[in-house]
Amino acid sequence: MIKFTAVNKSFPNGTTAVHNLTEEFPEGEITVLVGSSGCGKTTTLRMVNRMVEPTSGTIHLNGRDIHDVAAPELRRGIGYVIQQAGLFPHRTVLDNIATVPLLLGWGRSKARSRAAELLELVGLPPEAGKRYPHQLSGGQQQRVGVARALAADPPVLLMDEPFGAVDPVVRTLLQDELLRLQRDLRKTIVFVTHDIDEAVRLGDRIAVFRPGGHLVQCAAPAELLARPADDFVADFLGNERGLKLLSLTTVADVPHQPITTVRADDTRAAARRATGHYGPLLVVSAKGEPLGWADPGALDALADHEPVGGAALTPARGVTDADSLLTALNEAVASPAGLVARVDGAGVLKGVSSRSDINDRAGAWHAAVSTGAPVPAGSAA
Ligand SMILES: Nc1ncnc2c1ncn2[C@@H]1O[C@H](COP(=O)(O)OP(=O)(O)OP(=O)(O)O)[C@@H](O)[C@H]1O
Repeated sequence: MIKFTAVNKSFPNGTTAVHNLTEEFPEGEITVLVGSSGCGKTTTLRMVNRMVEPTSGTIHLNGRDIHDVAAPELRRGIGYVIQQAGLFPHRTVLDNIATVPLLLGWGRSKARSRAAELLELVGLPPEAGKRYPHQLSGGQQQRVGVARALAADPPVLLMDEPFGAVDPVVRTLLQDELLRLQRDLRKTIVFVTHDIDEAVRLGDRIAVFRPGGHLVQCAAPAELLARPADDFVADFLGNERGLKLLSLTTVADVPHQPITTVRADDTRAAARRATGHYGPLLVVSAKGEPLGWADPGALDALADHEPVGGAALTPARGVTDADSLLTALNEAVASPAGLVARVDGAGVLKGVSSRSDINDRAGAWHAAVSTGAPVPAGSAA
C-alpha cells in the first residue's frame, strides 16, 4: 500500500504542484490519477519513487517511510513506464527489457531468458526481441516499456500516461493487455491519464485532482460516476456519466426469453411457415449463433425458394453475460426488433432480452449506486 500523509510539493519558482495530499493507494489495485493539465498528477507519481522529493509530509510504501530508504533500493521495487516508452534506441528490444535485471547483477543469460519470458507475457513474438525500438510500432514499443518495467518483478508499477501516444484502437488493446496481466500479477499500480474513459476502464479507484494540486475525490469508478463530490468532478466526468456507469456492470442479471429463429439456409417459405409472423426475424447459423435480423422488406426481396441468409440482414452481435449493460443497450438500440441476442460462452443463442428489460436493470443499477450503498469495484468486460 502507498500512503500519502499531508504531502505538499512546491517548486522553487513558487508553484504549488501538490497540496496537502492525504490518501492511500491500496495494494494490488490500480489507482488512476486524473485531472486537467498541470494539476499535480506526475509530481504525485514521481514522489513515490523519489524522483521528486516532497516539501513536507510523508509517504509510506508497505509501512516503510520512503525517506528512510535509499533511492536506488526503493526504485528496485518500483517499475516505471512513461509515454513513448523511453526505450534506449541503440539497444535491442531484449536488451532493453533486460536492463534492470542486468543492473541487479543477474548475469547475462538469466537476464536475457527473463527478458524473453516477458516479451511473450506482453504479447510480442520472440523475433521482436532482436529488433531495435525504431523497428517497432508505437503500440509495440509501449508493450516493451511495460515488459521492461516488469522485468525485476517489482511489486509497484508507476505508469505516466503510458498509452497516451497511440491511436484509440491500439490503446484499447493495450488497456486489455494491462487488465489481463494485472489479473495474474496483482501489482500496486499508480496510473496517470488525461482520459476519463481510460480511467473508468482501468481503475479500481480513480483520484480526481484539480488545479493547485488538490485531490478532490478518490473513489471506485462507479461511486465517482454516481456520486461526484462536487461540480468540478461532475464536469470533469462529462455529461455521459450515466452511460459510463452502465459500462461498469454486466448484463448477467437481465432476464432473457426464448425466441423462434430461422436458420440461414432455411428458405423464405419455410421460414414464414415456421414463424408465422410478419416482423424482423432472427437468423442463426447451423450451430445456432445469431447472424442478424431479417426485416420484412428484406424478406420480400427474396423468392420463396431462396435461403433467408441471402437477405440483407441487420447484424446482431451476440451479447454474453460478461458484456456490459452499455454494450447490451447499444445492441438494443441498433436492433430493428428492439431485442438483444444473448449467447453462451460458445456464441450460441440462449434467448433474447428486450430494451425494457435492459432499461429496468439500468434503472436499478443507477438507483443502487446513487443511494450510497457500497459499490463493487469490478467492471464489465
Ligand atoms: N521542476 C519543476 N519546476 C517548477 N514547476 C514545476 C516543475 N515540475 C512541475 N511543475 C509545475 O507543477 C505543476 C504540476 O505539474 P505536474 O507535471 O505534476 O502536472 P500534471 O497534472 O502531471 O500535468 P500534465 O497532465 O500536463 O502532465 C504544474 O504547474 C507544473 O508546471
